[in-house]
Amino acid sequence: MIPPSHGSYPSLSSTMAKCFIITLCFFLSALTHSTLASKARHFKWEVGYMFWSPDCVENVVIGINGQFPGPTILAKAGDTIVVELTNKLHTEGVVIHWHGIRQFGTPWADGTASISQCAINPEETFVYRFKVDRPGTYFYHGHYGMQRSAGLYGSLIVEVADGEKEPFHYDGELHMLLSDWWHEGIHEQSVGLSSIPFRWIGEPQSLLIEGRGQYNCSLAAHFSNGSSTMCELRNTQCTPHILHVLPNKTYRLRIASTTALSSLNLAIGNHKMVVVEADGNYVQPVAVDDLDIYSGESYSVLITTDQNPAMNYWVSVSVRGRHPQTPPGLTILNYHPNSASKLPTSPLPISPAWNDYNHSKAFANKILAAMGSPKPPPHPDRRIFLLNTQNKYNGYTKWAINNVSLVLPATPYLGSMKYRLKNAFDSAMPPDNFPSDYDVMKPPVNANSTLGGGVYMLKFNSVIDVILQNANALTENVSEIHPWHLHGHDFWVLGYGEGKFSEKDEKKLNLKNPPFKNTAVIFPYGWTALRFITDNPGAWAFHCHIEPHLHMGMGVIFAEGVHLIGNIPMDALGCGMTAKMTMNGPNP
Ligand SMILES: O=C1O[C@H]([C@@H](O)CO)C(O)=C1O
Repeated sequence: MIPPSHGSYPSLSSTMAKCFIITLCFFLSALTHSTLASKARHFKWEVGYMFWSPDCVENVVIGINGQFPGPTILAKAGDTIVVELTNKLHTEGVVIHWHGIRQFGTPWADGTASISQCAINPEETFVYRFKVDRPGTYFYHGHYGMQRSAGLYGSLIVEVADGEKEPFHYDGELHMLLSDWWHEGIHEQSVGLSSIPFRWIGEPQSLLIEGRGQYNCSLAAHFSNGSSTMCELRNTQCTPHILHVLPNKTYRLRIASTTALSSLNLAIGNHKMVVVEADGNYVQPVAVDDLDIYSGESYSVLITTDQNPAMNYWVSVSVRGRHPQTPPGLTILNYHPNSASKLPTSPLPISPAWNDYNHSKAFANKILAAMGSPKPPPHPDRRIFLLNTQNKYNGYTKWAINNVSLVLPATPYLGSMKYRLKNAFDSAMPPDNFPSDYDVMKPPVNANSTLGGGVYMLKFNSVIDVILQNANALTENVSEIHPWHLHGHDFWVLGYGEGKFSEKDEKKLNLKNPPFKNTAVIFPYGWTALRFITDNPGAWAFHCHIEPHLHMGMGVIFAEGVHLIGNIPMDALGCGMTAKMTMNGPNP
C-alpha cells in the first residue's frame, strides 16, 4: 500500500463523515440537476459567402450552414448554448453577437470584434458557450465590419424553463425576423462610407421578412396603379414567409428587427396586436393597430384570428423616419383552410406617414414594464450625457459622440484590460458631457471631430444614467433617428423628450414603471434617458444599431469590474497585444 505523502491516515469516523457529506452532495446535485433540467444545446456552424436571391435578385449573402437567414436557435431559459463556429469566409474574419443575451460570467462570448474577442480567422473555429438565463425573443448577428448588412443573422428564441408558465396564453407561435437588403455588396458600401467624397449607401432595395422580399414586383400588384407586375412566388428563395393560422385562436407573433438602417412599422390587415414583450422583458399588455420597431429591438404581440375565415390578410412592413424609397415588405396571414395564394382583397393596412413622429412617440410611450417588474434605483451615481452629432474628420464624414468618433483598437478591450496591457488602447477617458452652449437645433458650428478609442470606466455595481442627446446632422433641418443598443445589460428607459435635456426634465422621468430594454431610440432633435446597473463584469459596446453609423464611429465602450472576470479562452486572444502576451507572458 502506498502511504499518504503527508499527514496521517484519516480516522474511520472522519472518513465516514466525509463519505456521508459526499453522498449527500452527490444526491443533492443529482436532485438539482433533475429538477432544473437545463440543457446544453450544441451547434456546429460554418459561416460562408454564397449566392442567394433574398428578394428574387441574385446576390452574395453570408449564410450559415448553407442557410439564409442562419438557423433559428430554440432554447429554454437556463440552457447553455454551445456554438462551434468555423469561419469559411476565406478572406475575412468573423464574429457573432448574441443580441439581448447579457453574457453574465462569459463576457468573452459577446461576439464583438475588437471589444470582447479577436475576429475568428478563416478556417479557424471559435466556441461560443453561454447561458440563456431568461426567456424572450432574441436574435444573433455579425458584429464585424458590415457583415450584418451582408445577411449574417438569425433568430434566437428562449422559451420559459420547464415547469414555468408565460404570463399570457397563446395557442401557437409565429416568427418574423425583419431586415433590409441592398443590391450593392457590403465592400462597396463600406468603401463608400470611408471615401472622399463620401458615398452614402442610400435606401435599401427591399425589406425582408424571414429573409424574403420581392424586388421589382408586388404581391399586392392589383392595388398599385398597374405599373408593377405580380411576383413569381412558388418555391423560390424569395417566396414569402406565409404566416399560417387556424381561425379563432390566439398566436404569439415574435418580431425582431436586425435591419442595417431602416426603422420599420408593422401592420396586419383587420387585426389588432397586443404587445406583451419587448427585448426579452414582459410589458404591460397594450393593444395597437400598428407597431414601430427599430433596428436591434424585439417584440412579442398576441393576435386573435377572429376575422372572416374565408379571407387571408396582409402583413405589411414599411419604412419610417427616413423618406422611403423602398416598397413595403409584404406577406400573408393565411387562415386555414384557404390557399396561401388567395391574395387578400382588401387594400394594404394603413401605416402612418414616414415622418409622423408624434405617432412613433405615442407608441414608444405606451411601452411600459409589466406589473411586478424590477424598478430602477431612485438616483444615479453618475450621469453621462452623450451628444450625437454628424461630423467631419480630415474631410471624411463621421458620426461622433461628445465629438469623439469611435475607432476600435487592434487588441480587444476585454483582453487588454484584464491583463493590464499598456498602450493597448486610448488611455484618455472620453468626456461625460458636451459644452452647455451647444445648439442641438443647428448643424455643428465646428464640424471637426476627433477619433478615439477611450473607455468609460464605470464603477462596478453602481447606477449609471445615460442621457442620449440628439442634434442636427451636417445638413440644416435634418436630425435622424438612432436606435441605441447596450451590450451586457438591460436599461430602464426613463423617458423621451424634445430639444435639449435640462434640469426641468428631471421630473418627467418615469421611475414607476419604465420598460427594461436593451435598445432604445432617440427621436430627431430629442433626448432619451436611460438608467442601468453595472452588475456585469466586462467591456461592453453601447452604440447606434444602424450598422453604417456604427461603422462611421457612432458608439462608445463601457467597462466595469474587469478584474472580476474569469479566464478568457485563449481562442479569443489570438490577435494584437494579447497574441504577443500569450507567447511572451504579460507585461511586467
Ligand atoms: O450617415 C448618413 O449619411 C447620410 C447623409 O447624412 C449624408 O449623405 C445619411 O442619410 C445618413 O444617415
